[in-house]
Amino acid sequence: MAAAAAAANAATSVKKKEKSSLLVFDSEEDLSVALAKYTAELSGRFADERGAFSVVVSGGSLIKSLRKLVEGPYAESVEWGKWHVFWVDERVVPKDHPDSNYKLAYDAFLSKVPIPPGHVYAINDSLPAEGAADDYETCLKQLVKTGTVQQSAATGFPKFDLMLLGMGPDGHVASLFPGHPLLQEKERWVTFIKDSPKPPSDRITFTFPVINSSANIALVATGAGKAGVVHQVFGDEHTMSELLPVQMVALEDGELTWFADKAAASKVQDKANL
Ligand SMILES: O=C1O[C@H](COP(=O)(O)O)[C@@H](O)[C@H](O)[C@H]1O
Repeated sequence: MAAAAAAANAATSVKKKEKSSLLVFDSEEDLSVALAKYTAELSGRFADERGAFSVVVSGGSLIKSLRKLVEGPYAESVEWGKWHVFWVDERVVPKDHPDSNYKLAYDAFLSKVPIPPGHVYAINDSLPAEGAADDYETCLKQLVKTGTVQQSAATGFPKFDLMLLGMGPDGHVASLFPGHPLLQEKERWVTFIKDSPKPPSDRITFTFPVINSSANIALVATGAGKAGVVHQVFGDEHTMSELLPVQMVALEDGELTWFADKAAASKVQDKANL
């Protein structure tokens, strides 16, 4: 059974919209269990099919929701040696800084499983934002050449096996914020921002063409603070307002699955009676 279909079986309710599904779980704990199972299934499939699994993570609350993946049975059964880990966005701070997305993932996740250190692609934190974005893009281009990261035949952009993404209460994904000109970037794989409305100001981020070339995306929304955005995406009312960044996540040739807890889906449930 496909990973998303198995996760849907564990959800309390499922709502489909265009090319995405919203899975709603009774609690963040249940969501975390289903997210671990979904990720482990995809890991097994890609490790078998192509001998590698390229995984992109965001920062923020998503990392806490990955906690079940580093516990039994997955801690033992996942082929961690085949994982290659990337960040969809990173704050331009030293790796041991409390704002670092690398540090967040390392402390809660990466330090607990045997992923080879050479398979963990953190940014070069000695460079300013522009240089760090160039450096990360060069690294990705090399990994696409060697086949560690696949390339989308449809778009020419890298095609990551799985992106595990959070989103902000304002609807931002990665470091792509509402109304920012970076939302329109069409050429670059990785770019930089020096005026992030959410501190810290200097960050690097994947662009939408890369995000939207993924094979699978899990978009994770937990807590009441995300309810307005989940409603804007999955509610049945049609507003004419400008699309939020999270509404611009639209896979060219892949599967987009939203994982939400009851609190994050509360406004959709009220209105749509899932
Ligand atoms: O600044 C960031 O925020 C978003 C959302 O974080 P959350 O704590 O509201 O879930 C995160 O996805 C992104 O990676 C991070 O840099």
